[in-house]
Amino acid sequence: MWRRVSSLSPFLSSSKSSSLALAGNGWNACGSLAMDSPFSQVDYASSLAQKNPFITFVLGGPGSGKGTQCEKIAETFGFTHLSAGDLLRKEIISNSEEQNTILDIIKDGKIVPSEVTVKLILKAMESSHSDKFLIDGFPRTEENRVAFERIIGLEPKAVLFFDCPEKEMVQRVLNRNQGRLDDNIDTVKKRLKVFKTLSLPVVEYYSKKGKLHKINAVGDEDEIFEQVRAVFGAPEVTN
Ligand SMILES: Nc1ncnc2c1ncn2[C@@H]1O[C@H](COP(=O)(O)OP(=O)(O)O)[C@@H](O)[C@H]1O
Ligand SMILES: O=c1ccn([C@@H]2O[C@H](COP(=O)(O)OP(=O)(O)O)[C@@H](O)[C@H]2O)c(=O)[nH]1
Ligand SMILES: [Mg+2]
Repeated sequence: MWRRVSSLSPFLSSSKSSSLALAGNGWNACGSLAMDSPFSQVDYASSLAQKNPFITFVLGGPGSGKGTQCEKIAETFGFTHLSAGDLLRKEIISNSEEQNTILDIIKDGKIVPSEVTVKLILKAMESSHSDKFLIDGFPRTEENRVAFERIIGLEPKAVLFFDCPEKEMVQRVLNRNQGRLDDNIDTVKKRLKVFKTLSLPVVEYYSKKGKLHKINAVGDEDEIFEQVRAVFGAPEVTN
C-alpha cells in the first residue's frame, strides 16, 4: 500500500534522539559496534551512524524531477542534497581508477557497483556537518539498498517517490539540455527497463515498510513542491 502524504515534521524535530537506525547490522543499543560484529573493521562509518542523521532517499525514474525538487527541499527545509548521479559524474572527471568503468555503465544505462556508489555517498556525508540528508537517485536496486545499510549502518527515515508516466519522463530527459551523455533516446529506453525491473522493487520495499511518500510528479514544479512541502512541513494532524 502507498502511504498517504503525511507530515514528517514531528519526526524531524526528534530525529537526533531516535535510535531506530542503530538497531541491527552489528550495532548495539549505545550505537557502538558489537564485539562480534562482522563489520567491526568498518570503523569509518561509526561516527556517522552515531550522529544518526535524518536520511531521506529520493526515488523516481529518469526525468521524474528528483533533482529539481531536491533543490527546493534543500533550500526550504535545510537538507543537504547529495545526488548519487552527480557524485558518480564527478568521479568520471576526476582521475579515479574507476572513471572509465563508471562512464561506460552510465552510458549504457546500467547500475554502478554498490560498493563504489556507497563509498562516494559515505565520503560526502562525512565531509558535511549536516544532520539532514536527501540522497537523490539512490538506492536504485535492492542490492544498493542492502549495501548502504551494511556499509553505513543506517536506514532512511523517509523515502520520497516521484511517480511520473514514461512518456513524460522521456520527453523531459530529451529536453534536459545539460550535456549529459545518457540523455539520448537509446540510453533512456535502457534506463526505463532498469528502473522497472531493478528500482521499482526498492520502491515497493519501502512502501511495505510504511516509509514511502508517493508524489504525483506531473504538473508544474511549484504544484509538485506543494505535495512535497506537505510531507516535510505541515504540522501532523493528531486526534
Ligand atoms: N514538473 C516539471 N515539469 C516539466 N519539466 C520538469 C519538471 N520538473 C523538472 N523538469 C525538467 O525535467 C528535466 C529532468 O528533471 P530532473 O530534476 O533532472 O529529473 P531527475 O533528477 O529525476 O532525472 C529537467 O530539464 C527539469 O528542468
Ligand atoms: O545510485 C546510483 C545513481 C546513479 N547511477 C548511474 O548514474 C546514472 C544517472 O543517474 P542520475 O540519478 O543522475 O539520473 P537521473 O535519474 O537524475 O536522470 C544512472 O542511470 C546510473 O547509470 C548508478 O549507477 N547508481
Ligand atoms: Mg537527477
